[in-house]
Amino acid sequence: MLEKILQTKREELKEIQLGQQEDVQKISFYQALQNKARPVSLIAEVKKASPSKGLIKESFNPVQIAKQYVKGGANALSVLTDETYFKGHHTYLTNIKKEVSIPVLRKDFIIDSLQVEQSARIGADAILLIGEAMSPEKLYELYLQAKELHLDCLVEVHSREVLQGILTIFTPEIIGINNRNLHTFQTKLQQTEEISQFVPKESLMVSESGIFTYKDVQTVKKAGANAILVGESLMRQEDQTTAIYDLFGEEVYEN
Ligand SMILES: O=P(O)(O)OC[C@@H](O)[C@@H](O)c1c[nH]c2ccccc12
Repeated sequence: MLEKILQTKREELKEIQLGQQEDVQKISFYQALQNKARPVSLIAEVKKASPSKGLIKESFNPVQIAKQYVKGGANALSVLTDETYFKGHHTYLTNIKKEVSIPVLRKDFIIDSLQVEQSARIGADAILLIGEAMSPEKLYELYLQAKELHLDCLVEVHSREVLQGILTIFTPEIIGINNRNLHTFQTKLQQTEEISQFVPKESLMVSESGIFTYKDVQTVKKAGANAILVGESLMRQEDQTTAIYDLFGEEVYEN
C-alpha cells in the first residue's frame, strides 16, 4: 500500500503547483508538544477517510472540527492533505491555520523538496517525514530543508530497523512510532512498547495510530511517549471537544 501511495505521489509531483506563500505566522510544533497540561500531549488529527477504514466522518467540516479540538485543549493539529487516499486537501490545512493559534502539521507523503516548499507556503508549521518512504540520507536532506523554512518535522517510523538506520545519520527532535503495521493495517500498541527503548532520550516521542481509550493513553505513556497522535477515535464521535475529554478520562462540567 505504501508503495502504491508513493507511486501516486511521484505522478502528482510532475504537476505540482507551489502557489503563493500564505500570509500566516509560523509557530513551533516542537514547543507546543512540550506543554505538560496532561500526562501526554495531544496531536489531534483532522481526517475524513483512510484506505483501511474508508469514510470516517460523513458530515465533514474541517475548520469546525479543528476549533472543537482547540476547545478540548489539543496541543497541536494534524491535517491530512492527501486527496487520493485520505480525501484530504491542502486548502483544509490553510483554512484551519487561519482560524487557530496552535501549530498545524501537514500529514501527507512527502518525498521531495518541492513538497516541503509547498508545505511552507500553504501555511504548515510542521511536516511528516516517513522513514519507510525514503533513504535516511534523503530524509535528512528534507529535514534540513524544512528546518530552514522554519518547519518542524515529525519523523515517523514503523520499525526498529528503520529507526536505527535514521539514527546513524542524525537524531530527529521528534520521533513518531506508528502503531499501524504497513502491510496488514492492523494497529498494536505493543509497537510503541517495543520500539520506544531505541528512541534517544533527547528526542520527543510520539505514539501514533490505534489509540482509542484512556487505557491506551496510559499504555503508551508508560512506554515513554511524550505525545500521542489520534485521528479515528476522535473523529468518530459527534463532538470533538467531548471526544478529547473522554479520551483522557476527564469529567468536565460546563456552565
Ligand atoms: O486514526 P488513527 O488510528 O488514530 O491514526 C492517526 C494517525 O496516526 C494516522 O492517520 C497516520 C499515521 N501516519 C500516517 C501517515 C500517513 C497518513 C496517515 C497516518
